[in-house]
Amino acid sequence: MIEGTPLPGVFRIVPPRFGDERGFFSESWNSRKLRDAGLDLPEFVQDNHSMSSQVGTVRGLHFQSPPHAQGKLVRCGRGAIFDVAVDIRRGSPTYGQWFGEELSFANGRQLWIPAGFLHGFATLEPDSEIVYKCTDFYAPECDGAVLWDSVGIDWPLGEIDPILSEKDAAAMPFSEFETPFDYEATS
Ligand SMILES: Cc1cn([C@H]2C[C@H](O)[C@@H](COP(=O)(O)OP(=O)(O)O[C@H]3O[C@@H](C)C(=O)[C@@H](O)[C@H]3O)O2)c(=O)[nH]c1=O
Repeated sequence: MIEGTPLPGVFRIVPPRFGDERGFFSESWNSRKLRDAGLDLPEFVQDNHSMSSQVGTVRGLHFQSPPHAQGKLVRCGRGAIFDVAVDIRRGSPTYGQWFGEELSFANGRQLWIPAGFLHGFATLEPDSEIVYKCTDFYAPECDGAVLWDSVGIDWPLGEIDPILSEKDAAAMPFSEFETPFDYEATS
């Protein structure tokens, strides 16, 4: 199942699961089935896997600048996360708007986040793992971050103090951010 979200370009994908007495089987990515269903994704060249031990770990909000901009197909392999995309395409009708979705092992949901969006997430369960496919290779010289709480995202953390990397805690606020993405060039 593929569904649009309030941010045009960001899609929710829920591959079917075939359950039996052993558990379930699911095709977590099938380019042909997605294309036949109307979602023709760019080629993926790198898969990433991260695990966050503690509830309330926040990674993000990250992007890679052109010429190494990345689209990401994100899923949660264990536990649960609140996954977020923020439109940073200059001139986009939804510039600065965010969309968040719970992705969990239990719900099997995936988010397709194209180039031109910030990406980040907060973990909702201990030892949560995310697995994501990327359309370009890691390019540290193009790596960028925006401060997690400077966009107005309604993070579902309650009273929990977030756990951030030093890099993410020192990221620039969205009000100072100059986007390297142009809507016309990325849509
Ligand atoms: C992202 C990345 C990091 N690394 C290295 C750099 C560093 O030593 C270590 C940890 O990197 P980070 O702290 O940037 O990892 P992390 O904070 O998990 O970064 C990730 O966050 C999520 C939200 C994303 O969207 C990803 O694209 C990526 O930016 O891993 C790679 O070797 N390849 C990669 O593709």
